[in-house]
Amino acid sequence: MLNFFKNQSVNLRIFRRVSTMVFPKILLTRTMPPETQKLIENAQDIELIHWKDGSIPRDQLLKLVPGVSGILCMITEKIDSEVLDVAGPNLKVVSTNSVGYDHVDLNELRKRKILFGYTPNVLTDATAELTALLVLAAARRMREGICAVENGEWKKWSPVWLLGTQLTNKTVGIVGLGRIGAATAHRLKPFLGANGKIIYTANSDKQAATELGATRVKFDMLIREADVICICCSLNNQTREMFDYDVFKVMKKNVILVNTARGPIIQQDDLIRALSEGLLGSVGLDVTTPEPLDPDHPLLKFSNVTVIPHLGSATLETRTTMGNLAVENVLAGVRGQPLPSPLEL
Ligand SMILES: O=CC(=O)O
Repeated sequence: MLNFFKNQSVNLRIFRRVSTMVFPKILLTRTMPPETQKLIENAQDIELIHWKDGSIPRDQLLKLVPGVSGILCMITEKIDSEVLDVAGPNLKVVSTNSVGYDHVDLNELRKRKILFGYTPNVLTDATAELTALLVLAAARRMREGICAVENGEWKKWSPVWLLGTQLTNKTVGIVGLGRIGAATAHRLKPFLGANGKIIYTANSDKQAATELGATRVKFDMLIREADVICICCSLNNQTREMFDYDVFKVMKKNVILVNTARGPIIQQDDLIRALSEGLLGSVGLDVTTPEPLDPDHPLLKFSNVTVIPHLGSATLETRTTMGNLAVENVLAGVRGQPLPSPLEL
């Protein structure tokens, strides 16, 4: 059976099989890493509709989704009742290329008995590594150092210039000691020395807490006591804007705050206010509201804030493994097989 693809536009490719049979359609909303892309293009029992150039605009998503049996989406696509209505009754499975699923209306999927696949576990190491990187970068004023070199402000070595702080003896507070929170704590623990502490709150993985020697505390206590706060929880109604001005006000003055989870867990206008008032030590953000952040955004004016563009899982190894899992989820769903990585709805 031969494949051919029809170049509908610069952005779109449709892979059809040369056959009299009708194959289930899968909409893939982005170009994946090469190995993953091959995996889905080589599936002989589907018709692939591939939006290949950048993030799919909402109107194109709504135009391409009617009649599909599977959707392989990214965190950038809102999968809500409108998309599901337009997709229609053929839709069997939604597979997201992410561990987070705040962009997907799970209630609507449940109501319609549509299966849902996601990619937990496989991105834990990459995301924890990046969280630890942001903590260290914030502590050692990495952004200011790089800017100083690039702007010609690097004069002679000085005993008092760009002094950061080190993690020895510090208390690290993990908000959300789940997979990523625990893996982050494991990475940071060796920096703390014998007198450092790990405290945590919410979504606790008890076994991980025991292995880490971490202490569970109330949120109010964590924000007061921690020298370093890592936001590793998922975004939901309880965690949305959990970090607001009242929270920033009671944090330690030199606190290091890192968010690699979701932007809206922080009330960003309040963060800007707290930074303007000098309430926080140093901030590292892999996630913001919105994404992407405008280059003129006020948040980027603070030299003690490092913002990177949602890179938590962005290694070739992890994005390939994630992508392959997301492809296996969507293929299993359209084939009527159990998903390798489902979320029970
Ligand atoms: O943010 C990334 C993810 O949810 O995988």
